[in-house]
Amino acid sequence: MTGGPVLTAAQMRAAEQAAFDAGIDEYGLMETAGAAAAAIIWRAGHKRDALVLCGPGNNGGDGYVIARLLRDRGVPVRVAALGESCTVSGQRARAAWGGPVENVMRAAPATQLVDALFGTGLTRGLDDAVAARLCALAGAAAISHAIDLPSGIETDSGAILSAVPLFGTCIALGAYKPAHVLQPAAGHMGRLVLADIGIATPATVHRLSAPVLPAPVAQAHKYTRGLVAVVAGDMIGASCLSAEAAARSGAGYVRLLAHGPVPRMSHAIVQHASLDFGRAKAVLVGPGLGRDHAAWERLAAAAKAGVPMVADAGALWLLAEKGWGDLPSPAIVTPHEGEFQRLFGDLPGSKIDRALAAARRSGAVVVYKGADSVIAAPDGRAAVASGASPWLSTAGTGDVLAGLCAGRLAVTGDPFRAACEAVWLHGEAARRAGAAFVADDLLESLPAAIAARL
Ligand SMILES: NC(=O)C1=CN([C@@H]2O[C@H](COP(=O)(O)OP(=O)(O)OC[C@H]3O[C@@H](n4cnc5c(N)ncnc54)[C@H](O)[C@@H]3O)[C@@H](O)[C@H]2O)[C@H](O)CC1
Ligand SMILES: [K+]
Repeated sequence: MTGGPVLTAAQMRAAEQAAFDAGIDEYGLMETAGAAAAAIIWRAGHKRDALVLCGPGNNGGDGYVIARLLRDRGVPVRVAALGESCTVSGQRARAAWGGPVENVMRAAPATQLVDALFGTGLTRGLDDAVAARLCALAGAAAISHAIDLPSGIETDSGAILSAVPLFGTCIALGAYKPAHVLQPAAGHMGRLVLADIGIATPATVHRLSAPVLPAPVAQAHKYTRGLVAVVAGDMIGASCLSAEAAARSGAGYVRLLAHGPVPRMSHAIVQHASLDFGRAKAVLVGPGLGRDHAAWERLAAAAKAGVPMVADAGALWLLAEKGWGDLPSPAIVTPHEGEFQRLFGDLPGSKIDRALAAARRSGAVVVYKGADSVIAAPDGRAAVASGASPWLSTAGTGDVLAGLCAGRLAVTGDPFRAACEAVWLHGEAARRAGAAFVADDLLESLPAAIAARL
């Protein structure tokens, strides 16, 4: 499940250094990166006039290469710089451009804007006047491209260090960086394109990609396809949403462990009054569970059953309150920001770093939910799902996701894979449901979302 590598600035520098050590020429790499970006810009803008903003480092160097190559294709190009180039490759690229270089603060707008001011070397926000000028020039352009990263964004955290416009396209060079997939930075890139610059970029963190889901084998029956036990609580609606999602996740059998009456639910879901975990391949605890003593007893009984577990909502609250205890292995926990803080406290680093630290500490796969959900495994792998529908921010969608995690865990037995598949299916169901949907509508979209990935 690799949707493209995600490398920090230091990891990217190490990948570049490994390429140089293997004999790749530093300026040659800049030419390759600039050519890849220029080809993408050409496809979008063709011969529309362009203004390329070049910074003092290698990001600026890429800009001079892009300007030269667009000029070679007949594009009317102007270049505006923030001072002189201070890297050897940047100076060479500027010399190869050879044309006039205007001052960024005085350059007139163009139909296309290319931002090559700063990339992974940014150490602080742009000066206010420069940031305002960048925003004005991008706002005046019909087409805007950020080279590697929009200038003003912190590469590893996705924080906005100075005012940053919304770019039509961001061209990530060689690999994605955390800022390409994490909020708030990711919200400043309308379209994200990964440009191959011909170097190896080994990574343990990837962008979440569409999964390939196997259909049931010919001899499959309901138990071999995976039985999910859903531990219900007092808020039965949430438990039902989870059970229904599990039932539409590809699992063979869903048992709802509910002692009271259950309103409006698929007749395919079997209700048991007792905590019967027999033949279960996954148990889900949390949605609708509540936080009282009875809830704690039900969580403890589920944990003792020794079945792979998904813990969400009320179960996370209780775990934060009473400690992790004997969480079964494998397990998936699905905290949103508030639940994450309660469970793991104020961890340092980016959202990816925090999710990975939490997974290491808990021994569970962590689905750190939000507009940029991070799925992290205790062994150091992580996947980041960016670009989810903002309409998902409505009550009950977390219950659906938890049900999907449990369903895919019962099907696959692999908690990291299950969590990745569940997050993707959840996002795809939302995409298909359109706008202003309620959590129940996601259930209807799930079979088609799965069918599209068989
Ligand atoms: N390594 C390579 O050969 C290649 C790199 N590529 C591109 O290069 C950038 C990273 O380049 P780098 O020179 O390390 O950093 P920047 O150009 O982002 O920054 C330059 C320089 O500017 C100073 N600085 C930082 N922040 C500010 C600020 N707010 N105001 C003023 N000055 C600032 C700081 O000293 C930096 O060192 C990468 O993103 C790619 O675009 C090529 O892709 C391939 C070859
Ligand atoms: K840039």
